[in-house]
This record gives sequence, C-alpha cells and structure tokens, in this order.
Amino acid sequence: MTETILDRIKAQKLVEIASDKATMPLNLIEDAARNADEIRPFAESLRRAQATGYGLIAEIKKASPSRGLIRSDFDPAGLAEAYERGGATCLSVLTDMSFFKGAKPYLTQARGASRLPVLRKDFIYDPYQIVEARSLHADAILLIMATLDDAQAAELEACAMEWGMDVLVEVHDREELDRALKLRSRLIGVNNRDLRTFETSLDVTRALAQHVPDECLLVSESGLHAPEDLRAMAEAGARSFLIGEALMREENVEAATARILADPVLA
Ligand SMILES: O=C(O)c1ccccc1NCC(=O)[C@H](O)[C@H](O)COP(=O)(O)O
Repeated sequence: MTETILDRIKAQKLVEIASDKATMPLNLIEDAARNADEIRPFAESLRRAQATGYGLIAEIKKASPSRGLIRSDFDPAGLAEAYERGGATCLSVLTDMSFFKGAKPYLTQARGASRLPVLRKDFIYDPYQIVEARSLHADAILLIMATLDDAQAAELEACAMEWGMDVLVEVHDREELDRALKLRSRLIGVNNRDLRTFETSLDVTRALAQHVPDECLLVSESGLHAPEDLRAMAEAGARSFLIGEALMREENVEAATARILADPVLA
C-alpha cells in the first residue's frame, strides 16, 4: 500500500516522542503541567460564541505539507493578539516542527499574548504529549480519528480529561464519526481536508453535519476562505470553524478575522 502523509507524520512523531522522553522524563513534565496556568474553557467559549454568531478557532500555522511555507513574517504572540482583536474565540497553534514548521514555544507565546483558550494542534499518539501540552499551558488537544484506533483514542481522551483539557475529536468520514461518537468528548471537528490526499471539499461538512447529534458542538475545519464559506457551512449546521491558511496569508490579520466573521447566519 502507498505510504500517505499521515503514515510519514506518524513515523516521524514516534521517533520524536521517544527522543523527548529521553531528554525530558515524564515526571518532570508532570511537575510543569501541575504548575501550568489555569485552564481556559475551550469548548464552552465556542458554545457561547456560536449562540449569537460564529465560534472561530483561529490557527497559527506557518507552513503545511500541502501548501509549503504559508507565512514568512511569523510572530506567534503578535498573531494571537491580532486574532483576539479581530474577534476569534479560541486559538489553535501548530507545534509540529517537521511538517508544519511549528514549535512548542509558539503555543506558550501565543497563549501568553492573549486571553483566548488554546488548542495544541499536533499529531497525538502518546499520553506524554498530552501532559506536555498542559505543561505548555494548552487548554485543549486534538485527536485525529484517521490515525488512531478506538483504544488509543479512548486512552488519550481519558488522559486529556484527567488534566482538565477539552478534546477536539477530528473526523473526515462517516466511519470515523461513528467511532468518535463512542468517545466522551462532545466537541467534534469535521475536517474538510482528506489528510491522505489533501483534497479539500466543503461537501464533507455538508454530508456529515446531519449525522452529528445535537448535543455535540460541531466545528467545520479546513478550506474555509470567505464569509460565503462560513455562511454555507452554517446553513449545513456548523457554526464554529477552524481556519488557518486563509487568515495566515493576510497582511492585516485582525481586519481579515473581523471580515470573515462579520456576517453570521443568526439562529
Ligand atoms: O494543512 C495540511 O496540509 C495538512 C496536511 C496533513 C495533515 C494535516 C494538515 N492540516 C491540519 C489542519 O487540520 C489544518 O491546519 C486546519 O484544519 C486549518 O486548515 P486551513 O484553514 O485549510 O489552513
């Protein structure tokens, strides 16, 4: 079978985790996690925002495997401030170095510069990464069903919840959604991008939204560029969004954030 980008990311990530564990043993990051800043409510902030407009998870993303370098003028703290002023509800910070040119300190810098709850956006395979996320002051983590089996996802979710963090469970098709709904988290991200092929279509949210139970908070992720995209997704049933590239490419990130949120479909 052909190796996908997710296979390559996973192989690299497992090497990095082993090396991180050798450099910084678990008991030390547990100490740091216990002393981290108080958790900011991630899912609850989205729920409140989408009651009267849209919830926005604004992503701090320097590069990606599908697009290469997205933003060269890259200051995580300045971007976090601009996103907050523009009306973002939460932040997502890519901490993966090898494929996204992210870094762990970016998360801490972005969170320190704003009052917004922050998601650690990475490829999580080991509880060690979750404790590490909390030690960086993350408020939430991402679990990607396409790259985890049910037992792994349940173990990682339990670990995140023990540390008080929210879990955004990401799916791309019906089978992954059904597996995600067996978990405890009611925060479901539908990724419009197929992480195996990079093909992006808003039809993915259109198809899956109707199968997401009402008690879940649905986030439409990836490939959202304009107010019309948000309007279309809201009409399909998603009022919270995760947006990276479209905002990262803008010179004036604050104005672009305000502009994309300006015209919500009201309940
Ligand atoms: O963005 C990619 O190319 C990518 C490739 C492989 C795995 C994950 C990838 N992206 C992660 C994301 O989920 C996006 O950064 C996020 O949803 C924002 O997407 P966009 O608004 O299209 O930048």
